[in-house]
Amino acid sequence: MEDHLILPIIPTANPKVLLPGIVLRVQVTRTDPREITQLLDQIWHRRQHSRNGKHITTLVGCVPWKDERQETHNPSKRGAPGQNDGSTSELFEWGVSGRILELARSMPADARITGVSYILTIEGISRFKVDRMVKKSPYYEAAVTLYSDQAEPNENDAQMQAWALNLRSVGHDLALVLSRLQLPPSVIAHLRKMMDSTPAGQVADLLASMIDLTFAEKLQILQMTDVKERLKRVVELVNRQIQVLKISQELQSSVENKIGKTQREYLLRQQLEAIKKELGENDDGGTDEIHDLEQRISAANLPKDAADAASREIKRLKRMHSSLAEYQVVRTYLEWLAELPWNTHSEDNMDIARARKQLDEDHYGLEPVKTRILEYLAVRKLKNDLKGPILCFVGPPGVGKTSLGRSIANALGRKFHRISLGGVRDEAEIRGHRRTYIGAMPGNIIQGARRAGVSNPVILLDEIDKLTRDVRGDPASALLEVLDPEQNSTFTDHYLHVPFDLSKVLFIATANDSDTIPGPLLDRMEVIRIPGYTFEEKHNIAKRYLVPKQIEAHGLDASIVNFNDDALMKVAVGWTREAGVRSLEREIASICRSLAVEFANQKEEGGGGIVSGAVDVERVRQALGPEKFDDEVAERTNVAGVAVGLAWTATGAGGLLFIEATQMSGKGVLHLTGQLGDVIKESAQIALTWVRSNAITLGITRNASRNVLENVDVHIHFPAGAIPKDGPSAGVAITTALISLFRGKPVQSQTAMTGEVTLRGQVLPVGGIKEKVLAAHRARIKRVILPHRNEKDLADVPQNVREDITFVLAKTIWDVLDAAFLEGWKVRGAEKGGLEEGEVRKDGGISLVRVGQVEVGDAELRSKL
Ligand SMILES: Nc1ncnc2c1ncn2[C@@H]1O[C@H](COP(=O)(O)OP(=O)(O)OP(=O)(O)O)[C@@H](O)[C@H]1O
Repeated sequence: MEDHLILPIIPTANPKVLLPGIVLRVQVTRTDPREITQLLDQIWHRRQHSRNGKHITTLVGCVPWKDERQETHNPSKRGAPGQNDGSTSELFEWGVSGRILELARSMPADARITGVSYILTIEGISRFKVDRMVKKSPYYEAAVTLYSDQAEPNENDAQMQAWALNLRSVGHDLALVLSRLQLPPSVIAHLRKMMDSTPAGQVADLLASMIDLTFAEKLQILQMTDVKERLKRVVELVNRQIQVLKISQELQSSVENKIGKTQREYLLRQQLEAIKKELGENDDGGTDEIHDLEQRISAANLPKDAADAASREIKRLKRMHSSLAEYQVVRTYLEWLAELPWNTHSEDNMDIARARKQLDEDHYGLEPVKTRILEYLAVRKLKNDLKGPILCFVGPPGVGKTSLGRSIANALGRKFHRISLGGVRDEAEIRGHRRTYIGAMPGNIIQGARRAGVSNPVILLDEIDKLTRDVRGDPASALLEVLDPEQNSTFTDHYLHVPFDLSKVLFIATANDSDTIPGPLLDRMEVIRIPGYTFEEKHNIAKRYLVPKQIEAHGLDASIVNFNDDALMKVAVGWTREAGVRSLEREIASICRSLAVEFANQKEEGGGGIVSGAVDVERVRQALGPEKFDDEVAERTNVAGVAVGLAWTATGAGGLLFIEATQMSGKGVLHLTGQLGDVIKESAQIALTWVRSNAITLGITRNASRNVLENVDVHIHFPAGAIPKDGPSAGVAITTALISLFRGKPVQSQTAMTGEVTLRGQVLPVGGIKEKVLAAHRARIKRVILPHRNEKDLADVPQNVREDITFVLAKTIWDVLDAAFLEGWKVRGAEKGGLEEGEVRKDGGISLVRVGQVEVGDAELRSKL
């Protein structure tokens, strides 16, 4: 179809070529020929002046510049596009008529000089051939012949139909490839729809505008008025485009893969190198290492079970790559096997005289303890084995339990290793973790053996009473096997999984309190009690061990510094109350520090004034300040209602227990305070009941029918309220405090007591007598009232303490009262019509027979022992 027309021409530059059915955006700038701008100026003004400018359809022709013109890029050099004679030497001969859909103008401030610029959107309608240029001023105008496509190809033209089909098919292929390039799905869907609903010629133009074509190819398509030819050509070009896109996609993914793989390999190699470096391996480090391990294992002379396990694991190791995690696990296991002292042991020195000497050198006093240790060693020497009970030192902190253990190892010439069991709550800490756990290790015992480096060390199990148990198992039961001489020759740690012989190890345990040691464990041990030191002993320990040690530790000259005896005693009495010697050592250290400062100052001042090294009581006071402990007992007990009990603390040391009772108006209620356990509360109830039932005899009331607690409440408080207290041994002291309260008489000063009271007033024996007496002695108590049946326990109390204290042995509470009050219980009672000594008294239906007091002075005691 041909049509003739005169159209204003807008030239377009490479690469823009308008095709029918396509919308093109063209920018006309100030550098374009003025003729174009003038045309656009006119169109723009026309649109502005019309009422509804948007609806004015402006038909123009879009003709590309010939390519060679374009290459100059210099519009000024461009001559007129065609001549009036119809020559079109600079413009292409073919173009497309189009509708201007939008025209936007921008006018900069200097537009008068530089001109305006436009952006226009044109929709292509049909091809034309430029017949001739009609005019070139003020804009180009050309006479053109239009060529329109047929709506659909002729039905009889099979070839044409085949090409149309072909075109649509490659169009769909293109859409598919484009969709992989992540073009928006809506665009792809629109494209597919257009391809199916638009005439084939237009589809060809549409596809041609979408693919990458050179300018020449675009011009070729532009002039193809023969639809069949155009279809052929576009099918070719689209196919080419599809191939290009596919290849580029493949290239891209293979490049990506390649980079990913190389990068991964690089990272892995880096890691491998870092691991090898860390392990100190060269490339064939694995084999060297296995060889080395094999040699060490054969040198360790493993017993059969262990040797079998080792060769099994070495075989596994050889099959593994050294970068595997499992390799490290097996290697560590083999290291353990190689390093344990399976057959290495130190020579024993079972010389009892030498052992005695060593114990005496390291520790002052402790005679019974040392004797027991020597007996133990003598038996071991004769029997030539270590089967027998395990020694367990029990006593308060700082009395030398640990250092005795070390001393025994020295005496025997054995290696010493200490395992602290305080707070151990997991069975695995004793027996190890199975190797299946990540980070598994052998338990404390095997670790100790490895550290000691011999199969016969002395292993001290410190604080065995502080073992706890929870859901992770019971460490005490794991220790049973360790400490049982019948079983410990085949002790199997979970980690090693082969038996290790512990029968040559000398185990010694320490504890503060034997009551909290689990029963079965205690059963395997022989308890040796170290009760705590008297002032005398502390003084001697300080003089012989602590002072020389601290003088050396502070860099002082032992020949100049000299603590006199009074000074050391003063430190012990005025600044310490504990059973052990740790705080004594601390106080001595602080005196040494102050001496060190004085000596250092003297040196700096160049010898101005000689500083003396003599330490006397005055110097102690200067260094330590005011005394920490004074005569608190006398001060606290000089009022009625207060008695001093003797208690046994959880750390195994004895201590004083003050009991304060008071009364006030009320309804006969007994108030108890001071963190008390059930047993001590019951003791208080019993004491009150006994006092009430004996009120007449005690002279508290004359009227048998009168209730002592009528309109009265009693409050008993146990000071040091933060410390929990329990046990029956405070019974006598509570009773005494109540009687003191009701009678209004203070208890004798410097008197302390212990013993359980029954409802009938009997005094029953209690435990920890030695520790309690020592505590009383440290607190400068002069009289101690004890249950009669505890008399035998006094044999353990050191001689000098026995000399300082008067003991009263009581069978009943009446004996206690006689000793506790200056006048005895009967004085006030007699005043009020009480009974004479030795009489059988009937009170409230209960027969009370006063057995009489047994007051034992030290001389008498000695004759008994
Ligand atoms: N009889 C003694 N002779 C010489 N030094 C002693 C004596 N008793 C204790 N010591 C010294 O007291 C310090 C504390 O002793 P050690 O650590 O053995 O106490 P411990 O009873 O094991 O205490 P804990 O129960 O707190 O472990 C050590 O320096 C030790 O040498």
